[in-house]
Amino acid sequence: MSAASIDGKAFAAGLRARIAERVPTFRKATGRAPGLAVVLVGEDPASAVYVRSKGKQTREAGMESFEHKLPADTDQATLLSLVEQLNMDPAVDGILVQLPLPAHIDADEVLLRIDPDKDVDGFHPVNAGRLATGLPGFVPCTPLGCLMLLEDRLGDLSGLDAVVVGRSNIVGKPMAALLTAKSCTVTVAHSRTHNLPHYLRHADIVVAAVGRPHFVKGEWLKPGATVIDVGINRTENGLTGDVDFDSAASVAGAITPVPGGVGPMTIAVLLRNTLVAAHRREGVALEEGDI
Ligand SMILES: Nc1nc(=O)c2c([nH]1)NC[C@@H]1CN(c3ccc(C(=O)N[C@@H](CCC(=O)O)C(=O)O)cc3)C=[N+]21
Ligand SMILES: [Mg+2]
Repeated sequence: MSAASIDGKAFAAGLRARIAERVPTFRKATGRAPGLAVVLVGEDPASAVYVRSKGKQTREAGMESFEHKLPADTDQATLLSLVEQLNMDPAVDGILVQLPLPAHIDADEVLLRIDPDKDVDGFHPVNAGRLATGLPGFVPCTPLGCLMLLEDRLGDLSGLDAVVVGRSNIVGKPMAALLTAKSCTVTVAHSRTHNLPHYLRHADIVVAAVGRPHFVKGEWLKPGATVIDVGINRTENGLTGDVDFDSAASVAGAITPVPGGVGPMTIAVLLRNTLVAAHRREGVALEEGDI
Protein backbone atom coordinates (compact mmCIF):
# COMPACT_ATOMS: atom_id res chain seq x y z
CA MET A 1 0.00 0.00 0.00
CA SER A 2 1.45 3.37 -1.03
CA ALA A 3 -1.75 5.40 -1.34
CA ALA A 4 -2.85 7.71 1.45
CA SER A 5 -6.11 6.65 3.06
CA ILE A 6 -8.73 9.42 2.92
CA ASP A 7 -10.36 9.53 6.35
CA GLY A 8 -14.00 10.28 5.56
CA LYS A 9 -15.02 9.35 9.08
CA ALA A 10 -12.81 12.07 10.60
CA PHE A 11 -13.78 14.63 7.94
CA ALA A 12 -17.47 13.90 8.57
CA ALA A 13 -17.00 14.35 12.33
CA GLY A 14 -15.42 17.76 11.69
CA LEU A 15 -18.27 18.73 9.37
CA ARG A 16 -20.87 17.70 11.96
CA ALA A 17 -19.04 19.80 14.58
CA ARG A 18 -19.10 22.87 12.27
CA ILE A 19 -22.82 22.31 11.67
CA ALA A 20 -23.54 21.99 15.41
CA GLU A 21 -21.78 25.34 16.00
CA ARG A 22 -24.32 27.10 13.76
CA VAL A 23 -27.44 25.70 15.41
CA PRO A 24 -27.54 28.03 18.48
CA THR A 25 -27.55 31.13 16.23
CA PHE A 26 -30.47 29.70 14.26
CA ARG A 27 -32.30 28.88 17.49
CA LYS A 28 -31.79 32.42 18.76
CA ALA A 29 -33.08 33.91 15.52
CA THR A 30 -36.15 31.68 15.16
CA GLY A 31 -36.93 30.18 18.57
CA ARG A 32 -36.66 26.64 17.24
CA ALA A 33 -34.14 24.04 16.07
CA PRO A 34 -33.73 22.93 12.44
CA GLY A 35 -35.88 19.82 11.91
CA LEU A 36 -35.31 16.73 9.76
CA ALA A 37 -38.10 14.22 9.07
CA VAL A 38 -37.06 10.71 8.06
CA VAL A 39 -39.63 8.27 6.67
CA LEU A 40 -38.91 4.55 6.67
CA VAL A 41 -41.33 2.08 5.06
CA GLY A 42 -40.84 -1.58 5.96
CA GLU A 43 -38.18 -3.33 8.00
CA ASP A 44 -35.16 -3.73 5.75
CA PRO A 45 -32.43 -4.21 8.41
CA ALA A 46 -29.76 -2.13 6.59
CA SER A 47 -32.25 0.75 6.15
CA ALA A 48 -33.21 0.56 9.83
CA VAL A 49 -29.53 0.91 10.80
CA TYR A 50 -29.05 3.97 8.56
CA VAL A 51 -32.22 5.63 9.83
CA ARG A 52 -31.17 5.06 13.43
CA SER A 53 -27.76 6.63 12.90
CA LYS A 54 -29.32 9.57 10.98
CA GLY A 55 -31.63 10.24 13.97
CA LYS A 56 -28.78 9.99 16.47
CA GLN A 57 -26.47 12.31 14.52
CA THR A 58 -29.30 14.79 13.90
CA ARG A 59 -29.94 15.09 17.65
CA GLU A 60 -26.20 15.26 18.42
CA ALA A 61 -25.97 18.28 16.10
CA GLY A 62 -28.71 19.99 18.14
CA MET A 63 -31.40 19.52 15.49
CA GLU A 64 -34.80 17.95 15.84
CA SER A 65 -35.39 14.48 14.36
CA PHE A 66 -38.91 13.39 13.39
CA GLU A 67 -38.94 9.67 12.64
CA HIS A 68 -41.89 8.04 10.86
CA LYS A 69 -41.80 4.26 10.66
CA LEU A 70 -44.53 2.77 8.50
CA PRO A 71 -45.35 -0.92 7.94
CA ALA A 72 -44.11 -2.62 4.75
CA ASP A 73 -47.67 -2.88 3.38
CA THR A 74 -48.34 0.88 3.63
CA ASP A 75 -50.18 1.99 0.50
CA GLN A 76 -49.21 4.77 -1.88
CA ALA A 77 -51.97 7.15 -0.77
CA THR A 78 -51.03 6.86 2.91
CA LEU A 79 -47.37 7.57 2.15
CA LEU A 80 -48.28 10.53 -0.08
CA SER A 81 -50.50 12.02 2.61
CA LEU A 82 -47.66 11.75 5.15
CA VAL A 83 -45.37 13.56 2.70
CA GLU A 84 -48.03 16.25 2.25
CA GLN A 85 -48.33 16.64 6.04
CA LEU A 86 -44.54 17.04 6.34
CA ASN A 87 -44.52 19.58 3.48
CA MET A 88 -47.03 21.69 5.47
CA ASP A 89 -45.35 21.30 8.88
CA PRO A 90 -43.43 24.49 9.73
CA ALA A 91 -41.15 22.59 12.18
CA VAL A 92 -39.89 20.34 9.35
CA ASP A 93 -37.10 21.82 7.21
CA GLY A 94 -35.89 18.63 5.57
CA ILE A 95 -37.71 15.49 4.41
CA LEU A 96 -35.96 12.22 3.62
CA VAL A 97 -37.90 9.18 2.43
CA GLN A 98 -35.52 6.26 2.83
CA LEU A 99 -34.87 4.29 -0.36
CA PRO A 100 -35.40 1.64 -1.55
CA LEU A 101 -39.18 1.71 -1.07
CA PRO A 102 -41.23 -1.51 -1.25
CA ALA A 103 -41.96 -2.64 -4.85
CA HIS A 104 -45.69 -1.76 -4.70
CA ILE A 105 -44.82 1.92 -4.09
CA ASP A 106 -44.12 4.27 -7.02
CA ALA A 107 -40.94 5.87 -5.64
CA ASP A 108 -40.72 8.48 -8.44
CA GLU A 109 -44.19 9.73 -7.57
CA VAL A 110 -43.29 9.98 -3.87
CA LEU A 111 -40.09 11.94 -4.58
CA LEU A 112 -42.04 14.30 -6.89
CA ARG A 113 -44.43 15.15 -4.04
CA ILE A 114 -41.69 16.32 -1.64
CA ASP A 115 -41.49 20.13 -1.52
CA PRO A 116 -38.23 20.84 -3.46
CA ASP A 117 -37.26 23.40 -0.79
CA LYS A 118 -37.39 20.61 1.85
CA ASP A 119 -35.75 18.03 -0.42
CA VAL A 120 -32.49 17.68 1.54
CA ASP A 121 -31.67 14.46 -0.39
CA GLY A 122 -31.64 16.50 -3.62
CA PHE A 123 -33.60 13.76 -5.42
CA HIS A 124 -36.51 15.90 -6.72
CA PRO A 125 -36.24 16.58 -10.49
CA VAL A 126 -36.45 20.32 -9.73
CA ASN A 127 -33.24 20.04 -7.69
CA ALA A 128 -31.61 17.84 -10.37
CA GLY A 129 -32.46 20.60 -12.86
CA ARG A 130 -31.12 23.31 -10.56
CA LEU A 131 -27.83 21.42 -10.23
CA ALA A 132 -27.64 20.87 -14.00
CA THR A 133 -28.20 24.59 -14.69
CA GLY A 134 -26.13 26.03 -11.81
CA LEU A 135 -29.05 27.39 -9.76
CA PRO A 136 -29.04 27.18 -5.96
CA GLY A 137 -30.90 24.11 -4.73
CA PHE A 138 -30.08 20.89 -2.90
CA VAL A 139 -27.34 18.55 -4.11
CA PRO A 140 -27.53 14.82 -3.32
CA CYS A 141 -25.56 14.09 -0.15
CA THR A 142 -23.24 11.34 -1.34
CA PRO A 143 -21.78 13.15 -4.38
CA LEU A 144 -21.50 16.43 -2.45
CA GLY A 145 -19.61 14.55 0.28
CA CYS A 146 -17.29 13.06 -2.38
CA LEU A 147 -16.62 16.55 -3.77
CA MET A 148 -15.74 17.84 -0.29
CA LEU A 149 -13.20 15.01 0.15
CA LEU A 150 -11.72 15.69 -3.31
CA GLU A 151 -11.35 19.44 -2.72
CA ASP A 152 -9.88 18.83 0.72
CA ARG A 153 -7.27 16.54 -0.84
CA LEU A 154 -6.58 18.27 -4.16
CA GLY A 155 -7.57 21.92 -3.71
CA ASP A 156 -8.65 23.45 -7.03
CA LEU A 157 -9.97 20.71 -9.34
CA SER A 158 -9.92 22.87 -12.48
CA GLY A 159 -8.65 21.09 -15.59
CA LEU A 160 -8.32 17.66 -13.98
CA ASP A 161 -9.52 14.54 -15.80
CA ALA A 162 -12.30 12.79 -13.86
CA VAL A 163 -13.98 9.48 -14.59
CA VAL A 164 -17.25 8.73 -12.82
CA VAL A 165 -18.07 5.03 -13.00
CA GLY A 166 -21.85 4.76 -12.59
CA ARG A 167 -24.73 6.85 -13.94
CA SER A 168 -27.42 6.69 -11.27
CA ASN A 169 -29.62 9.70 -10.48
CA ILE A 170 -28.43 9.46 -6.85
CA VAL A 171 -24.66 9.43 -7.37
CA GLY A 172 -23.23 9.20 -10.90
CA LYS A 173 -25.21 11.92 -12.68
CA PRO A 174 -25.03 14.54 -9.91
CA MET A 175 -21.33 13.71 -9.33
CA ALA A 176 -20.62 14.36 -13.02
CA ALA A 177 -22.55 17.67 -12.83
CA LEU A 178 -20.60 18.79 -9.73
CA LEU A 179 -17.21 17.93 -11.24
CA THR A 180 -18.17 19.67 -14.50
CA ALA A 181 -19.11 22.78 -12.49
CA LYS A 182 -15.62 22.61 -10.90
CA SER A 183 -14.09 22.63 -14.42
CA CYS A 184 -12.97 19.01 -14.53
CA THR A 185 -13.06 17.16 -17.84
CA VAL A 186 -15.61 14.50 -16.98
CA THR A 187 -16.24 11.08 -18.48
CA VAL A 188 -19.25 9.11 -17.29
CA ALA A 189 -18.56 5.39 -17.61
CA HIS A 190 -20.76 2.56 -16.35
CA SER A 191 -21.20 -1.20 -16.26
CA ARG A 192 -21.71 -1.36 -20.06
CA THR A 193 -18.68 0.78 -20.97
CA HIS A 194 -16.44 -0.92 -23.52
CA ASN A 195 -12.78 -0.78 -22.44
CA LEU A 196 -13.08 0.99 -19.08
CA PRO A 197 -9.27 0.79 -18.58
CA HIS A 198 -8.86 3.06 -21.64
CA TYR A 199 -10.75 5.86 -19.87
CA LEU A 200 -9.24 5.29 -16.43
CA ARG A 201 -5.64 5.45 -17.71
CA HIS A 202 -5.74 9.28 -17.83
CA ALA A 203 -8.01 9.93 -14.86
CA ASP A 204 -6.66 12.13 -12.08
CA ILE A 205 -9.92 11.52 -10.22
CA VAL A 206 -11.95 8.29 -10.19
CA VAL A 207 -15.34 8.08 -8.49
CA ALA A 208 -16.60 4.49 -8.42
CA ALA A 209 -20.37 4.13 -7.97
CA VAL A 210 -21.48 1.10 -9.98
CA GLY A 211 -22.62 -1.15 -7.16
CA ARG A 212 -20.35 -4.05 -8.11
CA PRO A 213 -17.73 -5.27 -5.63
CA HIS A 214 -14.06 -4.96 -6.74
CA PHE A 215 -15.16 -3.64 -10.19
CA VAL A 216 -12.29 -1.11 -10.58
CA LYS A 217 -8.80 -2.69 -10.62
CA GLY A 218 -5.59 -1.01 -9.56
CA GLU A 219 -3.81 -1.89 -12.84
CA TRP A 220 -6.28 0.34 -14.73
CA LEU A 221 -5.49 3.47 -12.72
CA LYS A 222 -3.13 6.33 -13.47
CA PRO A 223 -0.34 6.29 -10.85
CA GLY A 224 -1.10 8.87 -8.18
CA ALA A 225 -4.84 9.10 -8.99
CA THR A 226 -7.31 10.10 -6.27
CA VAL A 227 -9.89 7.33 -5.92
CA ILE A 228 -13.28 7.79 -4.25
CA ASP A 229 -15.11 4.53 -3.60
CA VAL A 230 -18.88 5.00 -3.18
CA GLY A 231 -19.70 1.27 -3.19
CA ILE A 232 -21.31 -0.38 -0.18
CA ASN A 233 -21.57 -4.03 -1.11
CA ARG A 234 -22.46 -6.55 1.57
CA THR A 235 -20.53 -9.78 0.91
CA GLU A 236 -19.80 -12.79 3.10
CA ASN A 237 -16.45 -11.10 3.91
CA GLY A 238 -18.25 -8.00 5.18
CA LEU A 239 -18.67 -4.55 3.65
CA THR A 240 -16.69 -3.92 0.46
CA GLY A 241 -16.51 -1.11 -2.08
CA ASP A 242 -16.63 -0.95 -5.89
CA VAL A 243 -12.83 -0.64 -6.03
CA ASP A 244 -10.44 -3.55 -5.65
CA PHE A 245 -8.82 -1.86 -2.66
CA ASP A 246 -5.56 -3.78 -2.37
CA SER A 247 -4.52 -3.43 -6.02
CA ALA A 248 -5.77 0.19 -6.18
CA ALA A 249 -3.91 1.19 -3.02
CA SER A 250 -0.57 0.23 -4.61
CA VAL A 251 -1.14 2.57 -7.62
CA ALA A 252 -3.36 5.41 -6.40
CA GLY A 253 -2.12 8.52 -4.62
CA ALA A 254 -5.07 8.48 -2.24
CA ILE A 255 -8.15 6.32 -1.77
CA THR A 256 -11.22 6.21 0.45
CA PRO A 257 -11.66 3.03 2.51
CA VAL A 258 -14.98 1.18 2.89
CA PRO A 259 -16.21 1.54 5.58
CA GLY A 260 -14.91 4.85 6.95
CA GLY A 261 -14.75 6.77 3.65
CA VAL A 262 -17.76 8.12 1.78
CA GLY A 263 -20.50 6.55 3.97
CA PRO A 264 -20.08 8.83 7.01
CA MET A 265 -19.93 11.86 4.68
CA THR A 266 -23.42 11.08 3.34
CA ILE A 267 -25.06 11.60 6.72
CA ALA A 268 -22.94 14.65 7.60
CA VAL A 269 -23.95 16.33 4.32
CA LEU A 270 -27.59 15.46 5.02
CA LEU A 271 -27.29 17.47 8.24
CA ARG A 272 -25.59 20.27 6.30
CA ASN A 273 -28.43 20.35 3.75
CA THR A 274 -30.98 20.42 6.59
CA LEU A 275 -29.18 23.36 8.23
CA VAL A 276 -29.15 25.18 4.87
CA ALA A 277 -32.85 24.38 4.26
CA ALA A 278 -33.78 25.75 7.68
CA HIS A 279 -31.91 29.02 7.10
CA ARG A 280 -33.37 29.48 3.60
CA ARG A 281 -36.91 28.76 4.76
CA GLU A 282 -36.64 31.25 7.64
CA GLY A 283 -34.69 33.86 5.67
CA VAL A 284 -31.82 33.70 8.18
CA ALA A 285 -28.36 34.35 6.69
CA LEU A 286 -25.79 31.53 6.60
CA GLU A 287 -22.30 31.56 5.06
CA GLU A 288 -22.81 28.22 3.30
CA GLY A 289 -19.27 28.12 1.94
CA ASP A 290 -17.78 28.18 5.46
CA ILE A 291 -19.47 25.01 6.67
N1 LIG B 1 -33.47 8.73 0.73
C1 LIG B 1 -32.28 8.16 0.95
N2 LIG B 1 -31.20 8.93 1.17
C2 LIG B 1 -29.99 8.36 1.41
O1 LIG B 1 -28.97 9.08 1.60
C3 LIG B 1 -29.89 6.93 1.44
C4 LIG B 1 -31.05 6.19 1.21
N3 LIG B 1 -32.22 6.81 0.94
N4 LIG B 1 -31.00 4.83 1.21
C5 LIG B 1 -29.77 4.12 1.52
C6 LIG B 1 -28.55 4.92 1.15
C7 LIG B 1 -27.26 4.46 1.78
N5 LIG B 1 -26.86 5.54 2.66
C8 LIG B 1 -25.77 5.46 3.53
C9 LIG B 1 -25.61 6.31 4.59
C10 LIG B 1 -24.57 6.17 5.49
C11 LIG B 1 -23.65 5.16 5.34
C12 LIG B 1 -22.58 5.00 6.35
O2 LIG B 1 -22.51 5.72 7.32
N6 LIG B 1 -21.71 4.01 6.18
C13 LIG B 1 -20.63 3.74 7.15
C14 LIG B 1 -20.91 2.46 7.91
C15 LIG B 1 -21.57 1.39 7.10
C16 LIG B 1 -21.95 0.13 7.85
O3 LIG B 1 -21.18 -0.30 8.72
O4 LIG B 1 -23.02 -0.42 7.53
C17 LIG B 1 -19.31 3.65 6.41
O5 LIG B 1 -19.30 3.47 5.17
O6 LIG B 1 -18.29 3.78 7.07
C18 LIG B 1 -23.78 4.32 4.27
C19 LIG B 1 -24.83 4.47 3.37
C20 LIG B 1 -27.74 6.55 2.57
N7 LIG B 1 -28.70 6.27 1.69
MG1 LIG C 1 -25.21 2.24 -12.75
